[in-house]
Amino acid sequence: MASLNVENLKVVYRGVILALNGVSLRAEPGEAVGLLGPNGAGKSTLVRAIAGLLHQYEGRVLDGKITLNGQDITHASALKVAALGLTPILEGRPVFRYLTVLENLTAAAHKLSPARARAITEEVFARFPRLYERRREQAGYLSGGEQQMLLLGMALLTEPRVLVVDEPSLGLAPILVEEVMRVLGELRREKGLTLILVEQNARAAFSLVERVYVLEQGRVAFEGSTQVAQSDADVMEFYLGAGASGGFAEAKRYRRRKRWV
Ligand SMILES: Nc1ncnc2c1ncn2[C@@H]1O[C@H](COP(=O)(O)OP(=O)(O)OP(=O)(O)O)[C@@H](O)[C@H]1O
Repeated sequence: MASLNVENLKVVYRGVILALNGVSLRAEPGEAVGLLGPNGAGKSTLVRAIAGLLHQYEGRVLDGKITLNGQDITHASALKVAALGLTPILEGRPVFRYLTVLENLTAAAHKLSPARARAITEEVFARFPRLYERRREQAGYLSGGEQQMLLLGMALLTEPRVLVVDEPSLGLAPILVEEVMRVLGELRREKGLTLILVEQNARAAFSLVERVYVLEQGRVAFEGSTQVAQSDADVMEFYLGAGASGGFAEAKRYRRRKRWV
């Protein structure tokens, strides 16, 4: 199990666009933490910073610190972060579209011995029978839900201790969202994973995580237990449109009235 600590992080893109403005977050070993917030709040930026991927997006850390199990990874490369056991599953379902399901899994297993790779691949197929059925098909032809399962399978082949998952529910039917959350919960329990779940679908996140952070315009607007978040009228109205009068239109009106940062 591993802990992750982000302290007062400031991230800038292209030297001028301030995407994170002093964000702090912690995840204890084995804890599941949700990162919620509207479009452009900075959620993916935080994922990229944690995973050592910022420079690929012309971004860099201006200030602050990220530690994994006490080790400073603020400016570490993606390879170094991965070697320390942190695996990101990025948004947009970045599978190798022209490789088969099996080839995708094999590519993800490059650090493992052949025997270990075989054992975990078997585990992945047992967990996701649909992937086994479609193992010889190009990953680009899989449905969104199947691609998400493939990404989870690929992540398992990296033997992670911390899993950072960016918007796994995006574009999925509600029943598949439930399925993805269920599988993430199982993996977390069985493998003792520390989990950071980025979601715009707050309801889905609430079903899985113990604590949530709500980002808004590059800052943490709310931090607390899932229970407190769910009983906080502001968080519920602002992010879920689940206020007294309810409805999306009302939520939008409320949102216009309210300033968080
Ligand atoms: N590569 C980039 N270059 C310049 N600006 C960027 C880049 N990536 C993100 N940004 C900006 O940084 C801010 C935070 O974006 P980010 O993608 O982290 O938000 P997000 O909360 O993940 O949003 P979404 O839910 O839409 O993915 C936004 O203002 C965005 O326009």
